Amino acid sequence: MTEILSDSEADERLGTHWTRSGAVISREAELASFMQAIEVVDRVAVLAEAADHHPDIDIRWRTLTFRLSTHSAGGLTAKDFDLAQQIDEVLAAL
Ligand SMILES: C[C@H](O)[C@H](O)[C@H]1CNC2=NC(N)=NC(=O)C2=N1
Repeated sequence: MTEILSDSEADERLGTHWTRSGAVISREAELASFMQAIEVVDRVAVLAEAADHHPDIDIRWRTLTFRLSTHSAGGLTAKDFDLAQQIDEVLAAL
């Protein structure tokens, strides 16, 4: 069972790009184009599948919003922050 993080534990792991609202962390990213946004989604999809942990992804033209929470645990866990880090790496590598 993946352990649920407390609010303070979660806030310590947020970093600069993510915000927390309750048991959900989110990050917005504005890309150069709609097609680049879709490329990012494709890359994140591969990482999510490999981790068996999937973000909610909102696509609005070239703005992506990723939301993470561990549904099976009913809160934030290390899985959310591990995938968030991977999402940050995809975006930083553009
Ligand atoms: C059966 C499968 O392993 C589970 O449903 C996985 C899939 N992806 C998931 N993604 C997220 N964000 N939370 C989960 O609890 C989760 N569980």
